[in-house]
Amino acid sequence: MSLVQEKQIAITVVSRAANLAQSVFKKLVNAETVTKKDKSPVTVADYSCQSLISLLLSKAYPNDPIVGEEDAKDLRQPTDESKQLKNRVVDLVNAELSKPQAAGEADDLELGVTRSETELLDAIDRGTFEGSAKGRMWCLDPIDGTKGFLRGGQYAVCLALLIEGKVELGVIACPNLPVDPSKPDGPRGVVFGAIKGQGAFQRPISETNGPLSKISMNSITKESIAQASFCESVESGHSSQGDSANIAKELNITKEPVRMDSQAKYCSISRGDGDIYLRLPVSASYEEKIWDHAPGRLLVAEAGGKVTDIHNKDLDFSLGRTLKNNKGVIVAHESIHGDVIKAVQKVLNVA
Ligand SMILES: Nc1ncnc2c1ncn2[C@@H]1O[C@H](COP(=O)(O)OS(=O)(=O)O)[C@@H](OP(=O)(O)O)[C@H]1O
Ligand SMILES: [Mg+2]
Repeated sequence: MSLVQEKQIAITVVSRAANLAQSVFKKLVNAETVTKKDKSPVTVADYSCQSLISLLLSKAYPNDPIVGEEDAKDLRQPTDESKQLKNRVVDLVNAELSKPQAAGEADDLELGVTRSETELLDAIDRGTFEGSAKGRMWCLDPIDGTKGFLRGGQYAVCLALLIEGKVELGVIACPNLPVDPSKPDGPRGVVFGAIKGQGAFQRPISETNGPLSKISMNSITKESIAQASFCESVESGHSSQGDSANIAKELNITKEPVRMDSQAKYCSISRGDGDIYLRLPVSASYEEKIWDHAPGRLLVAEAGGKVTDIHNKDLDFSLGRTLKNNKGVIVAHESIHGDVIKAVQKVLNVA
């Protein structure tokens, strides 16, 4: 199968999961009832999306392993709470599976049929692969930016295909990102994708039969770097916001940072909504997860950007479920990445 056909499959399964996640949000998230303690809607969406994507990939790729964020251990517990959660997941996944194939959706997916509870749980557990530098594997974050999901902010469904430890294909669906960044109150829901060596593109999630539009980062130079804008995590526990403010000062950047959850950050800078993404370590021991970066890294590279860690090293996806040889993530257009790294290393006092 060619990477172009694989791309169509990845777009279809990720878009279907994004629709499922939005339906969970509409049904279960009520701004008045969701408190920081009640994470159940996002748990339902996380399990359902991992199950759906894994099942849909299994016909075309029965032998490909998946590194996914979730496993089904909790759903298999004999408690009332687990049973309730499992029943919700089974209903939601089967509701999505039973919708017939739409125009433009990939073949080879066995849409229009429902599955048993056992099949759905086993599909989630297919995501427990430990990762490898050899052969093919898929990397899946069913709901990236779980806090964003609960806030009604940015979140993303993220899928990448890795071959010999390198990202060859990446697809990210962002249900709450405006289709047109100049119309923040206009329609939302965009799917992004990239194939190595073939560029980056976007399309509204709802337009299953619509064309893919090519995207690229803003061209920015050393001379115009002070005009750049950067984005970072909403959660100060995921990226040091104090350090990024000092780095901005070092680069004479005066615009306020744009804070958003999830790999929507990679997507927005890939199409020029912003220019720099800084993810600066807060704790020395945290290892970034490969599913939080694999598709985003390829998308940015194919849109003209460069992605490294704070030591200017490439992200190494071949070492298991985490980026254990990397610290932090620094993303910028190729032409200014070196200057950004210099400022990062000066502020963090690393080389
Ligand atoms: N300490 C620490 N440092 C860095 N990263 C961490 C940390 N803890 C968690 N995570 C991972 O951050 C993922 C969400 O990243 P975001 O950039 O979306 O952060 S944020 O939501 O804006 O806070 C989040 O992904 P999801 O769980 O899919 O939301 C986590 O995998
Ligand atoms: Mg994540």
